[in-house]
Amino acid sequence: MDTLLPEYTAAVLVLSLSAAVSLWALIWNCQSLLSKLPYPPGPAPTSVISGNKSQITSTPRVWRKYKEWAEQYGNIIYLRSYRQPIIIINSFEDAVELLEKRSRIYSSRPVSPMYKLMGFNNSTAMREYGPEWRKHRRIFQQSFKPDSSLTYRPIQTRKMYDMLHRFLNTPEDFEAHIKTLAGSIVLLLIYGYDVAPKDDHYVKLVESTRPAFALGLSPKWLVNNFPVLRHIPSWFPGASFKQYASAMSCRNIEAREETYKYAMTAPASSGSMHTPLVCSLSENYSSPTDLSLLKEAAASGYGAGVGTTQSTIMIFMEAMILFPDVQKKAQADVDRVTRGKRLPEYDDQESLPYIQALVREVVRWKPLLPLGLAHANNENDTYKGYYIPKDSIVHPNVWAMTRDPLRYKDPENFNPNRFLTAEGGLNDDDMTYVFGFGRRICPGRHLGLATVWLAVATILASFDLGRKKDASGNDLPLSIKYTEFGLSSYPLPFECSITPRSEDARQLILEKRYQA
Ligand code: HEM
Repeated sequence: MDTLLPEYTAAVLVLSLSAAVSLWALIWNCQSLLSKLPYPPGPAPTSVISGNKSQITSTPRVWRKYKEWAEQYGNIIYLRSYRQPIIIINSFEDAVELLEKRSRIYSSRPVSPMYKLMGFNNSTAMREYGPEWRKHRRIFQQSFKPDSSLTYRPIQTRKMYDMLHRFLNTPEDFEAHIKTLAGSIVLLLIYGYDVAPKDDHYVKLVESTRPAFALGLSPKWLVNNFPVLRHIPSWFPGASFKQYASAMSCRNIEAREETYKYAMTAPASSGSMHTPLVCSLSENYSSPTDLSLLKEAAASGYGAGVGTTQSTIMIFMEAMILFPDVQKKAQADVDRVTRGKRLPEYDDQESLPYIQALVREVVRWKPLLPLGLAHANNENDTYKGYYIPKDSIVHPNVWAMTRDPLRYKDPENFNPNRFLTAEGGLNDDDMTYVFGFGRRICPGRHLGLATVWLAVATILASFDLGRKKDASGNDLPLSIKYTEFGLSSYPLPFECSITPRSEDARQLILEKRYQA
């Protein structure tokens, strides 16, 4: 009897497990039957347990695959990864219907147990819908609404001159200079903190959590598929994910507290007339709960606003190398207004529609977040005869929208003219959808776009961008690679030749830097 017991127990365990799996699959499939409507169509799952997970995670640039599936199954696609339903919206019109017109129910974020353990779900961008998110959102909206964003222009302009100056001195480090620009603007505004061009302590601290952020939603973490695992103690064999998560959580807290302390104790050292946003807001967020929400929202600014702005400017640089005719045309447009006697300024924006069109084309050509940021619906829903279960992960396929043949002819071509009317003015397609949808739309878009606009206009006014050359002055071959997995798609470091357009252009930068 004693010897039979282990085999008997094992058999019972195996049987119970398979019964649980079958029951789970049955309940899963019955959900849509109960609603009398089918799930939206989509490719068949490759596994009963993990659903379409392997197709999703093993496909580079999966947004392209989703577009192909949309051609086969329709614009709304249904997939599943373990317990989570995934809805991919492939058309702009459907995204507006669901994420904007029904934003009351489509404004949450998917819950990832690993994100929770690492503390990323406390950020504005990853927070679930509810009263705390609303407070975060209010902080951002108050701080970055269009008229507030106008008051930040002197800081943006000053930091732009610094960047142009660095382009003159060490053009080979252009990527680092663009990152310093984006980081300084966001951190000066929020904390009065000026980023050091090299080895900045705060930047290093936050950047060290980036890989964890990029992978935090991944089903590679078992706990994301089986949330019950979050309760196992960190000393338990196989629970190293908990130690990793706790290290990331400590770094997040350290970064948040250090910068807040800096802003509150050393505001005058920022060398700017601007009062850091956390200082001006802290009076109204004085209770411990409110203060903690303010600190979390402030800390979200770097993660949400720096890489996005930096990569958008990098994509502009790439486009100018690959499409020299567009570069020449844009330079001529800037010269028409400045006559080469000064650098372009924000007040020139209205007079430079081609530059505005070029910025729109940059965000359309290579959308940085090809699948946006996932939304989640907190109620069951029905749409066009399909059932969309509560807590689905809902992705707008922004990349597919930027390739809509009805809106964009020859979409891989970089052509700012597609945003201009016959009279040379801007048309109605302002590309806002690359900044998201509904209640979750990017609250920093006015600031981000203004930084990108000034970078584009001043770089074009001052420098010729081209391929790196060999010792004999011949163009070297160019191959720019992009990240292919994860949330964002941005160019990996590449080489670029950056030369002042003339001695006058060089002098203008030197003078401006001196005045700043
Ligand atoms: C060109 C630069 C930028 C791009 C392309 C961009 C894009 C986006 C996108 C696609 C979203 C998701 C929207 C959605 O879920 O529907 C988002 C959210 C967000 N962005 Fe931006 N962004 C940029 C710059 C900035 C800047 C400069 C800031 C702040 C300083 C910022 C702060 C945020 C925040 C806080 C969220 C989360 C909003 C929420 O979940 O409620 N972004 N951004």
